[in-house]
Formats: sequence, C-alpha cells, structure tokens
Amino acid sequence: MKVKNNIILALDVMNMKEATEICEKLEKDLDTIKIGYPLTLAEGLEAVSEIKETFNFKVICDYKVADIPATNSKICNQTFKAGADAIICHGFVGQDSVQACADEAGEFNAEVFLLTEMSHPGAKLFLQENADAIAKMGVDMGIKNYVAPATRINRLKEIREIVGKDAFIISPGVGKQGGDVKETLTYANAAIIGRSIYESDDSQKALKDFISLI
Ligand SMILES: O=C1C[C@H](C(=O)O)N([C@@H]2O[C@H](COP(=O)(O)O)[C@@H](O)[C@H]2O)C(=O)N1
Repeated sequence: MKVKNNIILALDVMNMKEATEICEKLEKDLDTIKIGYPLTLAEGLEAVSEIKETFNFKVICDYKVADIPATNSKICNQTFKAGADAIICHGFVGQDSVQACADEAGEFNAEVFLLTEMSHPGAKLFLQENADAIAKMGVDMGIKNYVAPATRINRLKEIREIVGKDAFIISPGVGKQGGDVKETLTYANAAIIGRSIYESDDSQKALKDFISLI
C-alpha cells in the first residue's frame, strides 16, 4: 500500500460532520486514513462508503478482528463490501482466524494488516510476550502487512527484523502516546497519528508539522 507522506490519519471522531471537515482540511497532504469503532459505531459502515466516495482516500478499517474463522469472514465481508481497502485483525486468535480474514480480503482485492504488539502499556501484560510468535505466524502465512508499536522502538525494530524488509508496517502511538514520527519511520513504512492531528486547533498545521519532521 502506498501512503502519501508516510502518515495515516486515525480518524477517531464520532460524527460525520467533524470527520468530513477534517478530511477536507487534510486531503491535500493525506491519501490514507484509518477508521475504527468510534466513527463506525457512531455513523455505521456508511461512514466508510461515504468517505471513500467523497475523498480519494484509501481506508483501513481498524476493527481488530478477533473472532472464530466463520465470524471473521462475515466481519471482513461486510467491511470490504462497504469499500474498505484493508482491515486490521488481531493475531492472538491464531492462524485459522487470520486466514479467514486473508481469504475474504482476497475475494475483494483488499488487504489484511496483522496486529502484532499494541502500543499502550497494557500490551506488556499478555501481548508483548506473544508478539514475536504472531509476527512469525504472519510471515509463515504470507501476510505482507503488519501493525507494530511506535511507543516501543526496540520492539518495532525487532518486529521489522522478523517480518523482513519487504513487509509493510504501519505504526500507531506517535504524538499523544509518546512515539516520535521520525524514529518510527526508521522501521515502519507509515505512522498512524490521530489525536495530535484531529484534536489540534489547526489540524492542517499539525499534519504539516509532522511531515516537516520526517
Ligand atoms: O496498538 C495499537 C493498535 C491500534 C491500531 O492502530 O491498530 N491503535 C490505534 O491507533 C490510533 C492511535 O491514535 P492516537 O493515539 O494517535 O490518537 C487509535 O485509532 C488506536 O485505536 C493504537 O493506538 N495502538
């Protein structure tokens, strides 16, 4: 996936009016956004379709899919039908559940991002010790896209070493969570940034400031 300026906006606002206003302000400097549960639960999957139709964005749906294979297939089917270009799924649920997402993505010429280790402090409790094995599982499955934390550069580096130089890593945790955009892009292909941009008084300037740091 090509990402303009190597920055993906996490559009975690909870109404279409705000979402649209932010996209209008940033569309010159962005071509990829991430929509998760906040906007989807507030406005429905129509939010994905509407943003896809209004803006020339690629949309990654961050639904952290983590169910049994049959249910994962249904979640992905509905998400790709709504126009998503990619979906984020958890790896801790195992190969069969991830494979169900990958199979559905193949039906829509869409992509799967495999979430390895999360960026928040609680990820150290259960996820971190399994993150390398999740990344290795992804490699064995032929998964090309991964999510790994910008808040732990050493871990991001280690996950890059596991998935290889040709894999595509997107990395959340820049800005509000403490991650540094330039350092993150040493090992990741794109940084995911949300609140530091959309909560700013001048989101356009906030984005441009991040771009200037890269
Ligand atoms: O480990 C993860 C996984 C997940 C993701 O990207 O999959 N995210 C998401 O990335 C964005 C960071 O937002 P902000 O902190 O810049 O406002 C939010 O949408 C989070 O839900 C993480 O923050 N860490």
